Amino acid sequence: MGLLNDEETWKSTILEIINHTNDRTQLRGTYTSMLVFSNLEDQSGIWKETRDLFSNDFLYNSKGSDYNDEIYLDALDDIQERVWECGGGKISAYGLPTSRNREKVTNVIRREKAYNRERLSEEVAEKSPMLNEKQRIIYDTIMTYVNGRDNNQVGIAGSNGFFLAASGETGKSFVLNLILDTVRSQGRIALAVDSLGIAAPVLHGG
Ligand SMILES: Nc1ncnc2c1ncn2[C@@H]1O[C@H](COP(=O)(O)OP(=O)(O)OP(=O)(O)O)[C@@H](O)[C@H]1O
Repeated sequence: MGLLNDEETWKSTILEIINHTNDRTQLRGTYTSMLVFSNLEDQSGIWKETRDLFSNDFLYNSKGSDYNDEIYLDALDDIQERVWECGGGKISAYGLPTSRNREKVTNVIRREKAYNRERLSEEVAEKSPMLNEKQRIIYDTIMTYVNGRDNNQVGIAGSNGFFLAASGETGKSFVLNLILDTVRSQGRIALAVDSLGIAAPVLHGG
């Protein structure tokens, strides 16, 4: 992560994505991942230049012909909601204008807090011994990092993201779900999201 660190690269990446999709929902989803995992702090210039592209489905649905602040706010609300779901903060922290809607965040947190911790603990106790050697390394590494963050320690120097790649049917979802279940069984919040909406359905609570 941290590859998209300058404004020009950001703009060209956004334009590149737009060339490949007409789906603005997908565009905002991808933008959200870029926002949360990049190191570029001030997005205000990029937003001003690209906001029409991010908002044109809302303009179309409004049946209006001109962009206005309400249209931009619709797009910002959507981006804010996605950022919350990815575990990010307020979009204003990235230099984007403030959105209006906080209600949906409350819903996400409420859902996360509603898990039956006892049942999840049983599930973790049952599945954890089943991990194979490589899955165990992934599970231990990520849980060490998660627990280190909670104790204000750095779990693994400089890391704020992990990239897990393996062939199909090798047990990625199995280990990821065990991590999600473990974190939730401890009464903490674990958000399962993905930018394209392909992987999330196989993840618990995704
Ligand atoms: N350690 C394990 N013990 C028992 N069953 C396992 C284990 N790891 C994976 N499985 C089972 O193997 C099957 C494939 O695993 P999983 O769906 O996690 O793979 P995947 O890598 O996420 O696949 P894909 O990339 O195709 O989505 C599932 O039925 C899963 O329950």
